[in-house]
Amino acid sequence: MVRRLLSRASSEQKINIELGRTGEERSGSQYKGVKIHGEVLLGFLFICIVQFSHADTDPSDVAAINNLYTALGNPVLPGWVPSGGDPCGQGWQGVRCNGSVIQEITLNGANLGGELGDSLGSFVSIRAIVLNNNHIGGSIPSSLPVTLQHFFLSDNQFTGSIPASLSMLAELTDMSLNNNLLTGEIPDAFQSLTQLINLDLSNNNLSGELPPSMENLSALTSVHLQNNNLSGTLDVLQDLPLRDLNVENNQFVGPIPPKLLSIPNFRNDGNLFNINVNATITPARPPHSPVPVSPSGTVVSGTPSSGRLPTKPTDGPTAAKESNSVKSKKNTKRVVWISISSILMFVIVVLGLLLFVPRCSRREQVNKSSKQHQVGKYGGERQNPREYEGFVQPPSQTEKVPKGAVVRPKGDQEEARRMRAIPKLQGEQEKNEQRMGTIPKLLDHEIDMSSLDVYSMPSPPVPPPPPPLPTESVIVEPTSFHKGANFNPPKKSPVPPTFAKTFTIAALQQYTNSFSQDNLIGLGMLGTVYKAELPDGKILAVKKLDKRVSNDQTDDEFLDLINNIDRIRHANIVELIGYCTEHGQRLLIYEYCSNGSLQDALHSDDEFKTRLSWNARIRIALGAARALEYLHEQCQPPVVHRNFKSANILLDDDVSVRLSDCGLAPLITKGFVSQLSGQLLAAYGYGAPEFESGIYTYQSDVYSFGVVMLELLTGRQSYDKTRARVEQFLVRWAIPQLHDIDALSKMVDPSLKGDYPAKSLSNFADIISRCVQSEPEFRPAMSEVVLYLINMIRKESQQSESNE
Ligand SMILES: Nc1ncnc2c1ncn2[C@@H]1O[C@H](COP(=O)(O)OP(=O)(O)OP(=O)(O)O)[C@@H](O)[C@H]1O
Repeated sequence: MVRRLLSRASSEQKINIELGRTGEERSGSQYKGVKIHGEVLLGFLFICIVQFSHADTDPSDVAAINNLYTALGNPVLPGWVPSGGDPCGQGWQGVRCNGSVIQEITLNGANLGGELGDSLGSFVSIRAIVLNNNHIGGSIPSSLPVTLQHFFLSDNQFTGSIPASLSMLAELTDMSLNNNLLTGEIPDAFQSLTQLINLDLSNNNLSGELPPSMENLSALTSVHLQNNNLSGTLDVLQDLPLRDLNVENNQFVGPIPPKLLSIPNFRNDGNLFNINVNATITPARPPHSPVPVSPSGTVVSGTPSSGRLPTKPTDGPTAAKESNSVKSKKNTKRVVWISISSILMFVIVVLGLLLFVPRCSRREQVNKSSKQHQVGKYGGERQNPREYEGFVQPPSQTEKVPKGAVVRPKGDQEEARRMRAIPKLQGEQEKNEQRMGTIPKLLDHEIDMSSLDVYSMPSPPVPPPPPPLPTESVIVEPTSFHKGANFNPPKKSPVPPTFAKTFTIAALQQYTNSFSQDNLIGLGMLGTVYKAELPDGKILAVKKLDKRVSNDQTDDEFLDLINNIDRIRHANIVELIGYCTEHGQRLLIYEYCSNGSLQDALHSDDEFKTRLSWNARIRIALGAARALEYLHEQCQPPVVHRNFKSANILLDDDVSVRLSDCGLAPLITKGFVSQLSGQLLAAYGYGAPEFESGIYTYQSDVYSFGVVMLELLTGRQSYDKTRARVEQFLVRWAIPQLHDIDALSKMVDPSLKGDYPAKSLSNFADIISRCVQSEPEFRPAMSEVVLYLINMIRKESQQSESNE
């Protein structure tokens, strides 16, 4: 658009010059030269004004993003068009620019399908492509932008192999391709990726050995490769500065390089490390001969150092492939042998025990009941491991069947992780044990199996994982998700956040004019929010946590919190830009939302309120629903917002929703804030009934969402003490009237001036009544709400098209 204006400006300038010349020729005036210069100057000024007032997106970026949009199947994305447009000038949803070039595309959990197309490589200067949690399929394009630093495509449906063109991404710092359907070998393309810090390729079907060039990843601190079919040794990783390495459930063979054993967070269960790999070439002992292993399945001593398979092929690619296939066949045979001998030995042990039990049972009777109780509970939970049954998962979550995994909702992924953390052989054994009902007996008699040979005897039963959270009672501490989530939780030291930067107090003082009153935006229960202006003119919001809130947390806990907020990235969620922890102060730095909160828009600013058309309100509801859907159903681990209200629905420049305070539940549930927050939620009419019993679940967020929808429909506050007593609590007043069409039309916000389709209004009211039901289990999942709202929007646009 600006380009068009510019060319218009220069042609006007040309016309002026020509007109000047013609005038000069016609009149012969002595001021001819002055006239020419005046016109030129005007034209020049016009160009300058145009240039300063518009961000003319680079044409190459426009073409690239148009192509991406088309490849994605033209989804509903505010601002986006399949051809032309000005993504930087017009603020397309999820697009960030630096001047006229696109820097980031962030569309997490935006329900995107289609593919990525073949023009990503044409972006001029893009730094981040963040498309996690969508349903995008096809292969990852080989044409990639060389300027890319953050490349996030996890939780999609990508197929094919990882492109070797990765080698061109010399500036890449983070890449997550996990939870897709990728196959083939990891390409040997890491030679120049010396900036790469985080790499996640977990939960795919990748095979083959780790490529030799991985040893060049000199900045790599976190690698997740779990749940693939990768084989070979881990040698290429041994000299990297890793702090977090997960290789669980692959076919890696040993020995584990000793240096890796000192990585603070190293998970390696479910591999073949404990196998004498020499045996696969020249069997030094039969496949079922003993190798000492720890209960977790890792080698503890006597690891055969001579038994290493060569990591790199020496006879060229064909030989390497052949050797790989021979290896994998041998591995398979070995696993079959191990399984058969384990089962045989297991049957022998069980029979032995059956004979042995009657003699022991009298001795053990005193302890028996309590232990059996535990075991019974464990068995039951394993058969029904869902953490929150009530949720309908979005299609992507039910369609994807990762290798060897049971289809379960993503909300269950922690349980799944626990299950996967159990070595495969043990997993098989356990199933048998459970089927045959022998675990209780084994436990009752505390037979120490850890000293027994893993090949001739089943390994010890894995201790039961912590019980999954019951459907209804995610007790008021959402951190419990984190605590109970990991099987055998490793002691982890906080890993630096991926996106969030550290700020110093001195810098923040400078940006906020020493936290002056003029910069104060508002006050919440956790602290005060200030407006900050960076030297480059960028505006941020700085949340300075109250001392009482900070004092409740250790430094590690705070960094954990930052890490958790940092991974929450979604087009409808306020982005954490950085944090500061210095001199006992803790501050969170967020992007600034220039249009304030929905609460202000609806209840404090009459002019803004009248601008909120019915359509705008549905879109705001959809944006907020998508944010919650992402937190509940797509985040890992899932996040309960716990403070959902119109004051936390912020509106950005183009009035798109940016939900704030996401991931802050651990602060809210601690210390003095805990009580205060409960009182506030209840007092302001957002608190679900179950909150009174100290229970706060995902469904409680859904209830609060229903209240916000009521605010959108009625234009009334959730609690308004200026109204007549029966009308003070919005839900109490509105609910009985929601199904009565006449009453409904009287409840609608008068600022809408009757400008809304009646059908749409009653659909909206239906969603509200489902969300605010007093029984939590009857409330819909947020993915359902999103679908309802999308359908409403679709129907309306179809209707308005047919009316035209
Ligand atoms: N990123 C932001 N951009 C613009 N304004 C913001 C931002 N974050 C918070 N604010 C504003 O700052 C004020 C205080 O916000 P804060 O989140 O601390 O409290 P709250 O959510 O209103 O209340 P509470 O935390 O007590 O529930 C609010 O008016 C909010 O609109």
